[in-house]
Parts: sequence; C-alpha cells; structure tokens
Amino acid sequence: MRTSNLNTDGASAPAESLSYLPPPPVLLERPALFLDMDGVLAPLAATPDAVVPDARRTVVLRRLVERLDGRVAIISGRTIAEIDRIAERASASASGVHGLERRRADGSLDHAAAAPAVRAAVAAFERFARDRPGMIVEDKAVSAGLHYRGAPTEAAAVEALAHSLAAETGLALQAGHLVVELKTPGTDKGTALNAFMEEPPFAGAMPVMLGDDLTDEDGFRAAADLGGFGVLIGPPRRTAATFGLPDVEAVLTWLDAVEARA
Ligand SMILES: O=P(O)(O)OC[C@H]1O[C@H](O[C@H]2O[C@H](CO)[C@@H](O)[C@H](O)[C@H]2O)[C@H](O)[C@@H](O)[C@@H]1O
Repeated sequence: MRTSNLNTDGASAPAESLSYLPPPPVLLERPALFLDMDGVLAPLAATPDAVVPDARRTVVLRRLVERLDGRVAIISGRTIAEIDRIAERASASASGVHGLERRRADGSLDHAAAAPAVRAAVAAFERFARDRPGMIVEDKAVSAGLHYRGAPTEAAAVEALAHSLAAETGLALQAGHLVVELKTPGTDKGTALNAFMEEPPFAGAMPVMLGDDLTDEDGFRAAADLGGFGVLIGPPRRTAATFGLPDVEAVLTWLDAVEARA
C-alpha cells in the first residue's frame, strides 16, 4: 500500500510533479490515532494565542476517544498545557514540544529536562525580535521558538540566526510554519508515537499519524514502520505519508466517519 511521495532511498520526484495523495480509508482495523494540532485539528492563525477551543473539534475528539477505548493522542509542537487549552483536555494522551513532554492515558507524565542552552536561545531570540515588529518569541522551557508570520521578510535572517545558534549551543533546530525552534535534543514526534505504542491502550493497534508540518514526517515514518500509515494534511509535498486530506474541515469529517464505523 505504498503511495507516498517520498522514496525511502532518498531519491524524490521534483516538487512540481507531486500530486495529491488519496484520502485515507474510514474503515480501519483497531486503529490508534495520533493527531497533530496546528494545521490539522486547528486552522493556522496569525499568532499562537489566536487558536482557541472549538466546540465541534472538542465533541469529535471526545467521541473518538470513547469509541476507540482511549487510542487517541494529540502529538504537537505546543506544550501539553497549550494542547489542553485548545482541545479542552478532550484527549488524556498527549505529547508536547515535539516529544519532549508526554502524558499517558492514566495521567502520568514524562518530561525531558531542559537543556540549559534553551535560556540563551530565548535571550538571543528576544534581542533579535526587539527591533523587528511582528516577531513573537515563544518560551516553552525545553524549547525556544521564534515566530516570523508577522514579519515574513525576515525569513532569511531568522534562518541564519537559528542555524548559527544551533551550531553554537548544540540545541536541535526544528523549522515549522513561519517559525524556527531550538529545542532540547533527544526526541521527535516519531519517538513520542513509538512510546505510546509500547503501552496500553495503544499497544497492538495500527498507528495512523495525521500531520501537516515537517516535524510530522517523523511520526509518518514511525507509523509506517509499525504497520500503519501517515496522512498528510494540506498541499502535496515530498512526504513519507501514504494518504492525504486537504484541510482541517476534511480532517474533522474523516475523524467523524472513522468514529461512526469503529
Ligand atoms: O505540531 P503542531 O501542533 O502543528 O504545532 C506546531 C507549532 O504550532 C504553533 O505555531 C504554528 O501555529 C500558529 C497558530 O496557527 C501560527 O501562528 C504559527 O505561525 C505556526 O508556526 C505553536 O505556536 C508552536 O509552538 C508549535 O511548535
């Protein structure tokens, strides 16, 4: 069932020749769903704080968690506190900051210790942002983010700063939608998915990862390695996902359909 846009040997098609992937099936044998937040469960917004709870999303998630006996986890670059704020704690299982935080279905928490260099990265981002209107520094304790959605012409300068700070500090560089992050090394969305899959209620199920961002590719690969698949949300690109959906609306409709047939 390989229809992904990325050859695993690294040879890939030119971007312009990529086509939309087919939609994922709704009838699934004992699925475990791993869901990204921004761009998947919530449309992208001007600032991180502008993303707020949504009644339909919360209802869809709560029904799904119940119907799949808890085999639903939100895996995000946001902190777990932010995931809970936006999803109204619809899912007990959650992983934040690209795998650096993880909360199990029983509420127990794993939390990586912050690399001390994250403080230096936050300070450097704040200095950089001071004279540049529209930039937002996001301090996630284990990771520092610099958002430039409000100042897109600064993209090259932001990337140069992030690369030089990563080389200086040993922090891991993670690029996203108009954001760069310098994070404590050691985890990604794939390690988070694998950790959930080793434990109840996920163990033995078929993992399905929904994501839109580069950071979700680790989750797509991890799901495929365990016999499941990835679903890319948004326009086509080189990806390890097997299926695709166009937008958040299509995601919520698909989740509803999976729930109805589970
Ligand atoms: O892994 P995700 O759940 O997709 O989180 C990725 C990052 O999402 C947030 O930033 C992004 O969404 C914002 C709101 O739509 C948008 O303004 C920003 O430009 C995006 O980069 C969040 O603030 C980050 O911490 C997450 O890493």
